[in-house]
Amino acid sequence: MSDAKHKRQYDNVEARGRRTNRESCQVITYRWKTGCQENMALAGVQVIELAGLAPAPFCGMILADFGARVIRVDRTKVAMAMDTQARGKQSVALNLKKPQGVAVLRKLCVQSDVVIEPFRKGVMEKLGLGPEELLKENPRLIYARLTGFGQTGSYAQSAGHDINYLAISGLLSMLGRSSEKPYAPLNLVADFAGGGLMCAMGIVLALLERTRSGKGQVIDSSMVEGAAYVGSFMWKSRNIGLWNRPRGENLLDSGAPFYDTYQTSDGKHMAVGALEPQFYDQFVKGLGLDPSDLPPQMSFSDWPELKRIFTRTFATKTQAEWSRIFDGTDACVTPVLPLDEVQSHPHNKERGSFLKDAQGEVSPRPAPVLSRTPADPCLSRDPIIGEHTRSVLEEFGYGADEIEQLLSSGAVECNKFKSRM
Ligand SMILES: C[C@H](CCC[C@H](C)C(=O)SCCNC(=O)CCNC(=O)[C@H](O)C(C)(C)COP(=O)(O)OP(=O)(O)OC[C@H]1O[C@@H](n2cnc3c(N)ncnc32)[C@H](O)[C@@H]1OP(=O)(O)O)[C@H]1CC[C@H]2[C@@H]3[C@H](O)C[C@@H]4C[C@H](O)CC[C@]4(C)[C@H]3C[C@H](O)[C@]12C
Repeated sequence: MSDAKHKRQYDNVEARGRRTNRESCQVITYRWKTGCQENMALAGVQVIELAGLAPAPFCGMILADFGARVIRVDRTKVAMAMDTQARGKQSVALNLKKPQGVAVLRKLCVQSDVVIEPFRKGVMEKLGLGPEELLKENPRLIYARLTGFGQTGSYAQSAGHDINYLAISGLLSMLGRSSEKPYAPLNLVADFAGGGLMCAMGIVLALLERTRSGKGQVIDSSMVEGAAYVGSFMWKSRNIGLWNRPRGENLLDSGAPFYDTYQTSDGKHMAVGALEPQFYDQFVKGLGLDPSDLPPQMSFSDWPELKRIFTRTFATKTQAEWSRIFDGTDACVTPVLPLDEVQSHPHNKERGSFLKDAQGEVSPRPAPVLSRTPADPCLSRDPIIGEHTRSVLEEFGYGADEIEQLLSSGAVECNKFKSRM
């Protein structure tokens, strides 16, 4: 796909008059010049994302991947954007410590569908940009507040990161190997699954509901609760005995020998998920073991012995050899791929599950795949901070003189991309 096709260009600003106040009565609908974005599920939705650390940028990228226009509001005087999830976004640099900067942000929010704010509770209110103020001016606004602990409760004002949210959700206590301390699986669960992704779902739900009510609403997206909700299976399967044993000694937490990873002779690993008896039989067969020599699959007391047998067996062949044995079977055994081998794995290659952007960076294709209106992510380079300040301000009705005033007061900043060529 050509770069030009993917370049987000917005023209034809359509004002849909709805309210009395002249300035706030415009909700801008953007039409993509290229046409391809028009078909995406979130085409026409305009999002203001206040720059944050990891979860909010992911939330914004999901929305952009599925066709929303996402304008990220960055700080001024920042050397480099820290947003590694900037695909398809534009950047406007505002100094929110200046009243003029706050006024610009207000105007952006009043003319948009969604605002995502990733700050500590109370920060937006201090700026006079709390939900009460903004929803008064734009009752259709979806105001998404993505925090660790939520907007209420005694931790609401406290700093924290993924590992803290995971801890308070209860999930961290369940993660880790037997006799070891709890272990956080990168920052995947709270920041991304319970945070960015859950917040994106909240936004899409609120957009859907708005088609009926015509009203926006506030989303209190707490990563503690999002992570806990993602863990519902764990909570609600306790009564069937799945988690009766100590951490790391259960069926799905690396306790079971048939649900674990094993090292191969070349120092790589295979993942085994042979839970059901019919798949377990194929697994044992693939290993070349005689089932009658092995203890029963579900004999907990024999699990350590089974692990030793499987460990010894996997160590006799390379990852490629084991893959050849198990590929095409129902043994539920797969190679553990390092990131640099994922794109070239035949299955991923056949589905085009990973994409390469203009910077040569490989990353996952947006999921899930919608049959009529699939995501068509922007493959152009990421924006630099303040790259779109001027064009966005112009679109939102600022004249040349006003922009110059904002620039000279330091309330906004414009930067140009300099090619290294
Ligand atoms: C990659 C690392 C990130 C990992 C993710 C990590 C594991 C997470 O869990 S992210 C989830 C964090 N939690 C939340 O997002 C929950 C909600 N937010 C909060 O609770 C808080 O925001 C906070 C705790 C995250 C941060 O608190 P803080 O006190 O800093 O901020 P707030 O209270 O929210 O207030 C914000 C203030 O800012 C003002 N503001 C906002 N916008 C503007 C603006 N446009 N203009 C002016 N002012 C603005 C706002 O008004 C508030 O002001 P007041 O306080 O006066 O009210 C990365 C994590 C650290 C990185 C490294 C680090 O940065 C150092 C290096 C930097 C270098 O450039 C690059 C290398 C680094 C090593 C860098 C590398 C990585 O990026 C990190 C490791």
